[in-house]
Amino acid sequence: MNFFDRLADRIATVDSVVSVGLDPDPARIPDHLADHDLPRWAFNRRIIDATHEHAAAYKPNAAFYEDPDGWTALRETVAYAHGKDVPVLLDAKRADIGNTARQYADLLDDDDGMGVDAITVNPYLGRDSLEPFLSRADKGVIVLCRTSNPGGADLQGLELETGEPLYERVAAMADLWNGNDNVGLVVGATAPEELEEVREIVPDIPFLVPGVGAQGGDAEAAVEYGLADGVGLVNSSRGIIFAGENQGEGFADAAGQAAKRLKKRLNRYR
Ligand SMILES: O=C(O)c1cc(=O)[nH]c(=O)n1[C@@H]1O[C@H](COP(=O)(O)O)[C@@H](O)[C@H]1O
Repeated sequence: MNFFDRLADRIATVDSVVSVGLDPDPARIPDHLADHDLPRWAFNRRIIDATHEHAAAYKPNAAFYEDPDGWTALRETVAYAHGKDVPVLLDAKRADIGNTARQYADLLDDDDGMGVDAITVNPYLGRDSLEPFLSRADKGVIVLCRTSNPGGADLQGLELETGEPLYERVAAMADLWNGNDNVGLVVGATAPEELEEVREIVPDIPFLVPGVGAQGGDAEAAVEYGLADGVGLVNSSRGIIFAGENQGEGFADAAGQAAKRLKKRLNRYR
């Protein structure tokens, strides 16, 4: 089944477009989990138990797992999320020349990869660099378009000879790359005007909208422009998983409450 169809089902089941970002910064994991073999996995498991009723998806960011124990923690996390019927989007922002990209794309494999449902990619190397991802029709390929960070416009906002900014061209190209209906776009909630512009260019492509919560992005714009036919994701990572940072064993309950609050807030605009 196509990723966005699965996501649509999940959104309907939990009545939520919240993506819970699983970015378990080791420096912020509660002390009482430090003795576990895999503290990040212990942390994520408790976060998933507390948040899955409100989660349309989980989005682990690969940066928080790129060491031997990290990969094991990630693999356990993906399997556990799937056990709760929640799709997993690996935020890896990958792409490279075709030969290398084929190796990267193996991360999506169920048996010898991470078995994730979707991945973020960067479009900078062009179509052939994304082909190994795009050709996996059952996996979502979420292309960076206009990122949420302060320097997001440095390159993405550069004007082309046609007068359009680069991120708009990326959106238009993503539409061309969408032969398998598996392409989404990353557009940050910190850039609400750009969100609206990109939505006009690609009315039918779902967005992953990061930047609400810790980055202070616009939740209303995230929902208004992020969803295509009701499908899309609004992500918060630190704002959910570290909501109870100083509450010891209560950290997971606090995360559950934070996920529920974000769901309710976003649902006001759906
Ligand atoms: O691709 C992403 O998910 C992403 C794109 C972007 O433009 N901005 C952005 O913050 N992200 C990711 O979304 C998450 C945001 O985390 P918080 O700021 O803690 O909610 C991090 O994993 C970021 O790497």
